[in-house]
Order: sequence, then C-alpha cells, then structure tokens
Amino acid sequence: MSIRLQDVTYIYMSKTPYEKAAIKKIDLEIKQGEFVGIIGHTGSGKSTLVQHLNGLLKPSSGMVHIDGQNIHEKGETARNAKRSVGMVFQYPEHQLFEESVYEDIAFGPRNLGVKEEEIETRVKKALDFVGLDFEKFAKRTPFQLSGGQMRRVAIAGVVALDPKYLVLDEPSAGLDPRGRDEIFGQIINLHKATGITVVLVSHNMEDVARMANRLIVMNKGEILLDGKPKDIFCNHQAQLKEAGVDVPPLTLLMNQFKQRGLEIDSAVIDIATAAQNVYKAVRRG
Ligand SMILES: Nc1ncnc2c1ncn2[C@@H]1O[C@H](COP(=O)(O)OP(=O)(O)OP(=O)(O)O)[C@@H](O)[C@H]1O
Repeated sequence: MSIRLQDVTYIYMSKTPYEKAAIKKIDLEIKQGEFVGIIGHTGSGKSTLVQHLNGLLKPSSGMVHIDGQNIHEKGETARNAKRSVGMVFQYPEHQLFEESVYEDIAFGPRNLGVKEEEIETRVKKALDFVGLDFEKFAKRTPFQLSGGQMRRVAIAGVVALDPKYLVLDEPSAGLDPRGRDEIFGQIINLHKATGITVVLVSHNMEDVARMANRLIVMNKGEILLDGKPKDIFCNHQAQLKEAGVDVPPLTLLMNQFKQRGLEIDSAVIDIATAAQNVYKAVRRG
C-alpha cells in the first residue's frame, strides 16, 4: 500500500512564454504508515509535489498510483483512491464557512453520503484527535476561535473524511509557538494512535526533526535528498546549505532526536556540544 509517483513532471502555464517546470522527473514512493517531512526553499516545488498526491494536479508527464490504482483513469475506483488522501492546505481556516464547528466538520463526510449517525461519531472522533472538547466546541461558531483552534477545526474536517493518507502543507504557518506546538502535538498523536500515513511540508527544520521518520529535501523542482532525518542532518550539511534550507544548531536537533528516543552516536553529540560551546564562547568574546 503506497502512493507512488513515477517520472512526474509538472509545468505551469505550459506552451506560453511564462511556462515553468515546477517539479521535474520525480520518482517517489510513500509507504503506508510513514511520517514523511518535505522541506526546501521557497519555490523549490513542495506544494506542487504534494498536490499530485491526491490528484489535484495532473502531471504534465509521468504517472501517479495510489494503492496500485492509476488515479488519473476514469471511474469510481480512481475517485476512491484519490479520496483516500486527505489534504490540509496552507491556512486551511480560510476554508471554514459553516455556522458551527459541528457543521463545518460534518460537511465533508455528509457530502460523501456518510449516514447521519456515523457523522456524529466521526465529528466527535475528529475533534478528539485535534484536542478540542466536543461539548465545549461543537456548537460554537468557528470564527470566534483563536487562530490555532480554527486551524485545528479545519484539520478535524479533513480527519473526519477518514483518510488513509494525510497531507499537510505548512500546517504551522502564521501560528505563534504555542499554536505550533499544539498542532504538531496533535499530528504526532494522530499518527501514533492510528498509524495514519502523514506527509508534512514545512519550512522549519526543527518541526520536521521532531516528527518525521523520513525526510525529503526539494531543490529546484527535484529531490535532492531522501533519507532518515538524522543521516541527512549529520552527513549532508553542505547539500542542505546548497538547497537554501536553514539548519538549526546540531545540538538542538540532537535533543529532538533524543526526546524521540532515537539512537544517536554519542561521538556526534560530543562534537556538536563542543562546537556549540566554542560558538558560545566566541559570542561572549
Ligand atoms: N499557479 C502557478 N502559476 C505559475 N507558476 C507557479 C504557480 N504555482 C507555483 N508556481 C511556480 O512553481 C515553482 C514551485 O512552486 P511551489 O509553490 O510548488 O514551491 P514551494 O516549494 O511550495 O514554495 P513555498 O515554500 O513558497 O510554498 C515556483 O517557481 C513557483 O513560482
């Protein structure tokens, strides 16, 4: 079970003087249960890439399969395959429109023909997953919630569709540190509790380090690096720099790995700590 992109190229405004190949010859397989972080400089093709995962964009060339099904074929099977991918866009709260939190989350499943009694169960479960109390929030208007809460309601709307794969494009954009922590905490919980596949686009290396099992670094429409975060951070600093990715201090990343119980070479920590101390000493003059 996987989402598979084969030789996918996407060109915006094709055959015009403004045409732009946003992603080029991408080969990628995202397996069920993975937590994949996608990182890269502005304009490197991250959003374009993820919009291929649920068929929102059709490749200019190449193919996309979800669980073995070519999603650009006609028919119900291809439609169902696309529906198995839930997509949370940047600033998803802009798409809230119903009068109550309940109605907003119920909108998607209702549209899919899910029965009313199951809808209530799904709304409850989805609110629970994003850490909002059903009794307290279901009847409230979404527009008077805090920015972080609105975003959680928007994510709950996608979770209520019961997707197998969850794709989030910059889910923490514009939130304060507390809102960011809340969102990421809930995504981690959701992944742990259900084993749902998560694909998360982020500018922020720290966010990715704290969550992903696999990291994809995009550069100029191509996959520059694809591997375990620890390996990429420790062994590919020059390429990360080349891709314009801001890399936080190694010690901080190491702490993130440690908190997640990942194995780390103690030698690497020693070197990183020593480097950090020298840096601090130089700054102190
Ligand atoms: N609708 C569009 N029309 C024309 N060009 C576009 C369009 N959307 C994106 N592009 C171009 O395609 C390239 C890749 O853009 P994309 O949004 O996928 O990158 P990104 O890595 O997600 O950037 P960001 O981090 O800023 O969201 C960029 O050069 C961008 O200018």
